[in-house]
Amino acid sequence: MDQSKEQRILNSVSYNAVKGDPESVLNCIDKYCGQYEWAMNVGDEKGIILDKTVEEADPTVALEMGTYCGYSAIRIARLLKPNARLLSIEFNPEFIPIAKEIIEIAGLSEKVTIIEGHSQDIIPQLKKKYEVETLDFVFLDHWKERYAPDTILLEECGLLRKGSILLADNIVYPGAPEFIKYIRSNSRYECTSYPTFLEYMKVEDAMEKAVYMG
Ligand SMILES: O=C(NC/C=C/[C@H]1O[C@@H](n2cnc(C(F)(F)F)c2)[C@H](O)[C@@H]1O)c1cc([N+](=O)[O-])cc(O)c1O
Ligand SMILES: [Mg+2]
Repeated sequence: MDQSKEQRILNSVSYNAVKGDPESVLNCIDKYCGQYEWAMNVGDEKGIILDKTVEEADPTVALEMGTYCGYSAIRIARLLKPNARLLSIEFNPEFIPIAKEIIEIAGLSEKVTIIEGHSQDIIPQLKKKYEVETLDFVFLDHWKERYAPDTILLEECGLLRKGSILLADNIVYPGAPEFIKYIRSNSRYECTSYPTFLEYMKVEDAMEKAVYMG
């Protein structure tokens, strides 16, 4: 059985990246996906917007939905202060061991917990099972039609607090229209749009930041 694209990305990281150096892992993935095989990592251009938003949030507890190969988990976790942690939800069992290995190569396994399952099942467990009080930062990069229902679920589960920062990828491409409609019409959120480009492509995209006002 020949290898998957995600396994080839891991091979490239394992062979080329400097162990324990998150930047070199990120550069390796960006080079591989920019030159050989496109993949849906947030990428280096949108990654800068992600970095800036994580630095603004300076989270103690961060959540990501859509681990995929672990690229954005590394981008987030490398900026976390000591004792801060990232929970990342992924439901495709094929991707989880690959993401874990890539995160391990980056030296960030201590800061990242990958949770296998569907967001609608995991979110209600975060308080009790994962000892979360509230989330300081949430990165949405999973199925686009899940952005809105999962945001509502985070609210309903009492996981957002005054000042929680949400950042959503792919607002333009592939697009998340229901999420945009919900978040921009809800006076509890302060929204900012960041026009940018799709990872590794000359295609327009955007990220949306939404600060929960409680
Ligand atoms: O479809 C895209 N992303 C979907 C991303 C999907 C990823 O999120 C996981 N997931 C699904 N549900 C959960 C949870 F958390 F709910 F359990 C986790 C899926 O298994 C997959 O790894 C996408 C597509 C393009 N593109 O150009 O087509 C560009 C992008 O940046 C993209 O993110
Ligand atoms: Mg994306």
